[in-house]
Amino acid sequence: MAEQIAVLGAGSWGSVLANMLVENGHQVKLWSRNKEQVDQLNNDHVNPRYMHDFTYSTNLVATNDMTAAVKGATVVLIVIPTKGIRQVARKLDKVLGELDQRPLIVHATKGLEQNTYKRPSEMIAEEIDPMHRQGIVVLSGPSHAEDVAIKDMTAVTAACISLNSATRIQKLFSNNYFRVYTNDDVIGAEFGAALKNIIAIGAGALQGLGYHDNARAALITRGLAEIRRLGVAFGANPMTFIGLSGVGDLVVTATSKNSRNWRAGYQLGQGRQLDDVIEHMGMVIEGVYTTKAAHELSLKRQVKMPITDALYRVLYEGEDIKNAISQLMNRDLTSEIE
Ligand SMILES: NC(=O)C1=CN([C@@H]2O[C@H](COP(=O)(O)OP(=O)(O)OC[C@H]3O[C@@H](n4cnc5c(N)ncnc54)[C@H](OP(=O)(O)O)[C@@H]3O)[C@@H](O)[C@H]2O)C=CC1
Ligand SMILES: O=C(CO)COP(=O)(O)O
Repeated sequence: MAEQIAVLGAGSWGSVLANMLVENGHQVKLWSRNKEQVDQLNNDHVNPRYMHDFTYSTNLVATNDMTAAVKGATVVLIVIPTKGIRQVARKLDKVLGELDQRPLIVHATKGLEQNTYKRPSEMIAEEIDPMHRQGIVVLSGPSHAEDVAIKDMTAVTAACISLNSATRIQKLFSNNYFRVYTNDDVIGAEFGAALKNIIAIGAGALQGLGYHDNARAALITRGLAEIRRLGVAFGANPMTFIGLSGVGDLVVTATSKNSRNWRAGYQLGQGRQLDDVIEHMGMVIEGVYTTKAAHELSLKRQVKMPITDALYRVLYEGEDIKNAISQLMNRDLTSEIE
């Protein structure tokens, strides 16, 4: 059944998901805070800053006005980087209160909040009054915007404690190239999504330094072990980490040049400075911030995350990457299964 959907955030992922939902037959309004971008989307159907060489559906409507975007929407999809999601959710709460609407909320954000270590759904739950919304569904999995834009085959997870809500989103988003599975493990889906970006930076760095396949496979596998350890410490289902929002997303991000996190790591491996890498990416590199949050959280919870710790020292304490790798390889030998 066709629904009216508001998408908040017109970066690469928000805009491509909005376009796909239009093509799925829904009425979609895409909200951006950038006036020039809204004009480009409405007049020329392009979004050059975030998606080169991609033309959007002429049925996609963009707007700067959040009230206009949300009015009448039965579903609101939030695709804002972690840093901005609380602020946007607060604004959305106000708009929904004024409109007296109660849509289902979906988010596709991958990260943890700085200092509080909250997951995106926790920030949304804190900012949007339950009187102004239904449940919160997490949409996550191996899904580069660039591949979805060209209708490449993609499978993701809709995670929600309510199976009804997850199933509704599964049906809304699925089509013949985008297949959505359901999961009730919101904690696992969000930890998998956030933490894989740390390992993706590491994988890019290894490639930038000239390491090969064995090194990448070791990093991905041991990276997954520490992602699972932290997630399980917070109540995640261990099985989620061998699913799409776990190993699936980890593999795509840690092996693809489309990944901003992988590309950032590659450039660091080649000797570029972090500030320079961030400045020139022009899009969010979530893993840089998640590394700090996860490092602090692992210390607080006393969960061993040696790869995350090594990357934290490289990104935030200026340690040489080769030295960090040497320290990782020369730790006390241990068992694979703990
Ligand atoms: N790109 C991808 O393939 C995928 C991305 N994701 C996740 O989706 C989230 C968004 O990523 P992506 O779309 O790639 O990011 P981009 O960097 O491409 O775009 C971010 C968008 O969010 C907007 N934005 C940022 N902060 C705010 C704010 N405070 N208020 C309003 N708008 C804001 C930006 O607006 P402005 O231009 O004005 O700064 C821009 O439109 C991330 O958590 C990412 O990990 C998940 C799956 C795939
Ligand atoms: O999460 C993603 C793909 O699933 C996108 O990863 P990047 O942010 O590294 O591009």
